[in-house]
Amino acid sequence: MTRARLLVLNAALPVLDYRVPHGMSVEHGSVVVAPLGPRQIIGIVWEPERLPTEEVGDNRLRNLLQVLPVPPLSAPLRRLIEWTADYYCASLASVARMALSSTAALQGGRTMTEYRLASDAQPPARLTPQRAAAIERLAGEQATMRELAEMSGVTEGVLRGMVGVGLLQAVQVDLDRPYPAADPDHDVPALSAGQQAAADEMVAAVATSGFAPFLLDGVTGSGKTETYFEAVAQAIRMGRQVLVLLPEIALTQNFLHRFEDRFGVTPVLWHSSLKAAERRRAWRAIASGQAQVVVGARSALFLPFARLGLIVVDEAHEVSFKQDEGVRYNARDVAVIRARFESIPVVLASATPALESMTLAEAGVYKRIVLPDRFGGAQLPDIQICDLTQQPPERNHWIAPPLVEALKARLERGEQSLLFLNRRGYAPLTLCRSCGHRFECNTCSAWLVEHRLSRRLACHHCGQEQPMPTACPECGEADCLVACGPGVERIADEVREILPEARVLLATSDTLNSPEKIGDFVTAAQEGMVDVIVGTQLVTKGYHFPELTLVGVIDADLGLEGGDLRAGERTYQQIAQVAGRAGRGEKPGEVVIQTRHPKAPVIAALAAGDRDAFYTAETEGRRAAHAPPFGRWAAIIVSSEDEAEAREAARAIGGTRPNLPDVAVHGPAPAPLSLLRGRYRYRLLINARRSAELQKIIREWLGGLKFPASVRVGVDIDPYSFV
Ligand SMILES: Nc1ncnc2c1ncn2[C@@H]1O[C@H](COP(=O)(O)OP(=O)(O)OP(=O)(O)O)[C@@H](O)[C@H]1O
Ligand SMILES: [Zn+2]
Repeated sequence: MTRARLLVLNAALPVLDYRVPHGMSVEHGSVVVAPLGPRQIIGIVWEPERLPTEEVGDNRLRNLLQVLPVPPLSAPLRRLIEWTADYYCASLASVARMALSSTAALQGGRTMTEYRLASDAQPPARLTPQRAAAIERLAGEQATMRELAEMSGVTEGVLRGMVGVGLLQAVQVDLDRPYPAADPDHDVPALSAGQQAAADEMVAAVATSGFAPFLLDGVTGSGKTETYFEAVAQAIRMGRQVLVLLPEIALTQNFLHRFEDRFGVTPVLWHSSLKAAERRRAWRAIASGQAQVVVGARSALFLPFARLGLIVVDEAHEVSFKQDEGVRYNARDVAVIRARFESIPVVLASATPALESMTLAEAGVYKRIVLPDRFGGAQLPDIQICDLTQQPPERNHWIAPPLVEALKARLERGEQSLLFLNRRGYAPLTLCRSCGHRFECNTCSAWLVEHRLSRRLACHHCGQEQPMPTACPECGEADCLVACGPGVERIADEVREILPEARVLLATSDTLNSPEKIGDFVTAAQEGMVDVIVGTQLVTKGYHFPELTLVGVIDADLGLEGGDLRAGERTYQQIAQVAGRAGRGEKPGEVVIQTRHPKAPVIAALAAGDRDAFYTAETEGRRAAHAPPFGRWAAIIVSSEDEAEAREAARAIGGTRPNLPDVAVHGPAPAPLSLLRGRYRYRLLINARRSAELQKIIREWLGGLKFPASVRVGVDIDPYSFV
């Protein structure tokens, strides 16, 4: 190759051609450094015919500078990058950056310097407050200077000083040191007949390879994990790599333990909060093929696996697989596409599959594998509906009498309970009793949520926080602020009031915000050190606590409000999942669902334990509305710091809407969250028949318009939330 066409990792730059200098060898997929003016840029050598641009004469080409010491991106991965950019109306550069997601890894080099507290150093009698703070906060940590500065809250200068006097020591980390090998036969469980049959099918698909999408549809507690582990073992035996996607980092801790029990080592972790050195090591091991099994959040999907043999998407129905910032993609769907390009099996595992996945299974596109029973003879829990209009809780309380009784009975028997409310904090709204002032975020159209544990008011959309005031900022009155409505903290208080002797544990992303804390939580629950867990959606899935026999859903109607396009389905999944935590051991489970709408189809289906009824009704509703999977949605979100400018831009888009028989455009209208992080937002919702070439239509439509640089126009294909 003497000429190279580059996909440059910067969306603002066009496709660029370069000369490959004598003695340098590149191939498609090579990651290279090229000159651009006085700067150097990173690019990927791409097939020229797939990146058409105006040809430049040989004599005008500049030389490539360097081929980076990483394996070239494979053809399947290049096709995946193209597909994702095309399907989600994103730039190739922004998708390619997700594959080259460790800049450090691209530079090769085998060691990196990290620092930690010197183990033998005697801290001098007198320490500056900053040094003392650093010593306190950095216990047990090892990371780069910059990361340590972030963790400790002191400057790098202070830390360097500490290196100078021997309080901190440098450690050379070998980045390419291999991960220990997983043993496919370390501890093989005895599978039930049903599990074995399911495992055999997936194992056979891994053995023959070739594209094979599976929907592993097993009730809660059926042992889906143990079953797909057999397919993982098969891939390991064949020297192929496996990617397991989990919806949240919070679930990885639990997964790591189970994996270690089965395979003798922990898998390679990938998520956004890895430290630079870990990230670099993982990336390189994935690219070289040394990392056998990688477990990660959705961003792991674009990693440059050398020999991928299987993808598993666990809890595949989870909405957190949908990314709503940057490239707006759905990792569940892209996982299937990657498997197709790689010609390998992919397993979507869930007890409550998305309607889209069910439809594809019914159409025979996915092979459906059913695990209809819980493992070990456990029964699915008994479900009770508590109609809050008939049996209301006491004033300013949220736990109604039937649930109170059920909680008391559990405590007497020494069994555990779980109360679920998907709202962090103490109260979702605070107002002034004397003047009616409501506390609102100043950069979002949202109430501030009181967090009593941290004594702050926080915006759950932008993360801004302020200390809880003692007086009303509007009228100046003291002691007049009232908390309205419940969050989990308030429910936990209520439990302590009803059951003063119960040990209550709050499980939210505020309290379980590190792997250690999640590990402690699992231990506490498993070893019976807690009686009542009060939690958000964080604890609705994946966990297995045999002594947990009661689940209470505080407000089943909550998810039906708001801007969720799949509110009914989401509510069904969330409640079915949390209900699935009850009675997984030997003792039977009971679920109490509190609702004001016991007759709503979702609630009725849950009460009857009739999943098919729910899917049938939902399917018909979707069909009638031309909603997915029968039609398609896309959203266009327009935002600007200037309200009028955002409105104008949205109007301009609305005014040039395509006039097509198979495409309906709704809006523009102010988004439900009309102000977010200081930007005013308008949106349009597009509903298209499957016959329409939706992305092409949107690209041509928006491509013909010009907006000021201060206006952002985002496209969301197959949107989930619509706030
Ligand atoms: N064949 C088996 N041998 C021993 N233990 C098993 C077996 N199958 C499942 N189990 C155990 O049963 C429990 C439930 O299994 P698992 O968590 O995999 O279920 P699941 O289908 O993933 O459930 P959920 O969807 O509710 O998370 C786990 O503790 C698991 O270790
Ligand atoms: Zn805010």
